[in-house]
Amino acid sequence: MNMNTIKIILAGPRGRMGREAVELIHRTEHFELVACLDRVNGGKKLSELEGFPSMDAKIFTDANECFAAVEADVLIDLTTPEIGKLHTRLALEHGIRPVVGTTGFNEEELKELTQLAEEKKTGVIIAPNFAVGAILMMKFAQMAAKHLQDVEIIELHHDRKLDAPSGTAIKTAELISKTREAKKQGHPDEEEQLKGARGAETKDGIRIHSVRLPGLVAHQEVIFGGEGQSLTIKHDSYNRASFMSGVKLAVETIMTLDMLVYGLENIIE
Ligand SMILES: NC(=O)C1=CN([C@@H]2O[C@H](COP(=O)(O)OP(=O)(O)OC[C@H]3O[C@@H](n4cnc5c(N)ncnc54)[C@H](OP(=O)(O)O)[C@@H]3O)[C@@H](O)[C@H]2O)C=CC1
Ligand SMILES: O=C(O)C1=N[C@H](C(=O)O)C[C@H](O)C1
Repeated sequence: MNMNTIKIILAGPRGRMGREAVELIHRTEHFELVACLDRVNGGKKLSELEGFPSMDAKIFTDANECFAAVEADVLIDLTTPEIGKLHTRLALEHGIRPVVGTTGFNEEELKELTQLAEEKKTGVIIAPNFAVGAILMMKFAQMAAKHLQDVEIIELHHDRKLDAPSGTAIKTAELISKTREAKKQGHPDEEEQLKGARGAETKDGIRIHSVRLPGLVAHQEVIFGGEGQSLTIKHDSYNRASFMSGVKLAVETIMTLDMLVYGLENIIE
């Protein structure tokens, strides 16, 4: 297929996900990295940083300045929750389509961005997880919840992660809530002897438990319990390359969107 070149600004190129995204853009013929947003190295070119491919993209530290100076189609944001929200808003103001992998956006912020995308008639993809296996895990969990209504989520991540619970766990609980009646689980009189022992409870009564350990990357188990049986749906990302086919798909798809899409399950049929 002959595709038009998509000009990309990448925020967070030195991060774990950012480095993988640089490689993805580098090896994808119809992607062009036109600039990077970083906290440091402003004014340099990416190729001047150690360990990066020879790419001429200029590094900016100020998002407003970058979006005004550079002609771009898409912003890929892989930063931190606070900065990711700011970048997404600013990109929309400048007519640049944000593909956001950064997690930690709450319901209100998603609503506000949905409205802004609608006003600007500009596509936004906010994807808590870009790995196709994770999308399938979430879809299977949504299916299973029709038949097994007692469920808890255990998400396990590396110990450098800022947000808890993970964006994937929140999204999984939301999808499950579409097929499962809200209900309180466990013994009605249960008491936590140690605060947090039962995890965090969503408004629909689903418990999420977050584990943080060195050595892990990104893992999740969705455990359903029924009379005399249990069902576990599990996904593991062993490296960040696992997310890149989803990032590529999101960048290509956003060119055809004029609204906000939350979750890659809305794109992957
Ligand atoms: N959707 C998905 O499939 C996935 C999403 N994620 C999410 O992506 C995000 C990034 O994850 P990860 O790569 O592991 O995190 P890292 O901490 O490795 O990378 C974040 C990067 O953002 C940079 N950064 C911080 N502030 C700014 C700023 N103001 N401007 C530009 N860059 C900035 C950091 O710079 P510095 O090093 O100087 O602090 C760092 O390089 C997280 O929210 C994570 O949850 C992660 C994996 C998969
Ligand atoms: O921080 C991470 O690493 C990950 N974050 C995302 C999340 O919060 O769900 C996606 C994946 O789990 C890796």
